[in-house]
Amino acid sequence: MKIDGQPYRTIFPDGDAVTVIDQTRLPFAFELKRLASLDDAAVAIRTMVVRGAPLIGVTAAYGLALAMRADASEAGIERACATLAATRPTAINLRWALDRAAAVLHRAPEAEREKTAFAEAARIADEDVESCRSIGEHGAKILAEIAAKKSGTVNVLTHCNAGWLATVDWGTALAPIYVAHDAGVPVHVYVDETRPRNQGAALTAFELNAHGVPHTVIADNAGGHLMQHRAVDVCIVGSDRTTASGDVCNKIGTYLKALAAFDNRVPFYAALPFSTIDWTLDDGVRDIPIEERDAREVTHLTGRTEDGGFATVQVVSPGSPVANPAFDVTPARLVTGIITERGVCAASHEGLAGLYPERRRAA
Ligand SMILES: CSC[C@@H](O)[C@@H](O)C(=O)COP(=O)(O)O
Repeated sequence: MKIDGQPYRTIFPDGDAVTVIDQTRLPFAFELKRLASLDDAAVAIRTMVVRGAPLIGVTAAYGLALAMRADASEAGIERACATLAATRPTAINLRWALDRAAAVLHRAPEAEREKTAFAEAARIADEDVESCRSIGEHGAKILAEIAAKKSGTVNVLTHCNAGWLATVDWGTALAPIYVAHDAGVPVHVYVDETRPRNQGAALTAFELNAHGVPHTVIADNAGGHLMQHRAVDVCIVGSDRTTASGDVCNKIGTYLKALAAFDNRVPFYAALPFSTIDWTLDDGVRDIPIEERDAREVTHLTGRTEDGGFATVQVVSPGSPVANPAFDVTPARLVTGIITERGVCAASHEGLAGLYPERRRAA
């Protein structure tokens, strides 16, 4: 995607380090950050300098490569994987990318491991771009069909940020919107602000602004009302982990939007690459680990002040206990379909196995 006319990926090798876009500074400042060590990569993931399931996976793969420079032994591989895997528990892409890169490293001679790891991380990044582009093509057909049927603008509701900032490029839930918009399909996006960290208000709005896609930011609680009044034609969200049965884990609040969509017969799609599917799990509500984050994300808000500075303010009554579960699970029965790089399928064992027969058998 382009920022001020310059094409960017969210992560790219840069001499002997890796450069990422610092997402904690957006939308008010566009700053790049160099990651030069395993610790830099782990901290960037944990503190959400980088975030979004596919991008976390790619950053972990590069983190492993950076670790190989310091210690390319078998123990070094294990230590680096354990450090990176412990950064965030919910997005399966993290574990998937580490398992894939570590398997390649175990087969490589120690002296070759740094080079091998960088090459594998680059392959994972390139494949992510291609997967997301393809998700965009498949999902755009759904938007074009809706536009043709109603002969007017398609109103999409999305939650969190599942755009190019959450991946290496294109995004998952936003990729169909970019492809449709570029093809001349009239699209307007309702962007959930996505408390507590406001990924929608800060990141999705930033992306859509930069690409010129018409959009409106709404408070998280507004979606149900808009759906009741037929203002939303379709919901599209991303996912951090999707079970083999089609349960979709995504940013906290997604489940409530799916319930409202179901009650109002609004189609609800999840867009995700194969690296987000956890073939070992069937019951997402029971078995997907949900990250519990710092209470400060709920009690405090950071933003720009009217004089152009930045300030953090407390918004919760001092002393009140706070909970901050970062994700929830939308059961497959509420999901109209899953948009993948191979096409669109039902959110079910049969649907996913139909698109990925080889992986279902392997699991
Ligand atoms: C293509 S990204 C899909 C998900 O990773 C996204 O919707 C999401 O929930 C991100 O959560 P975050 O906590 O910002 O990493």
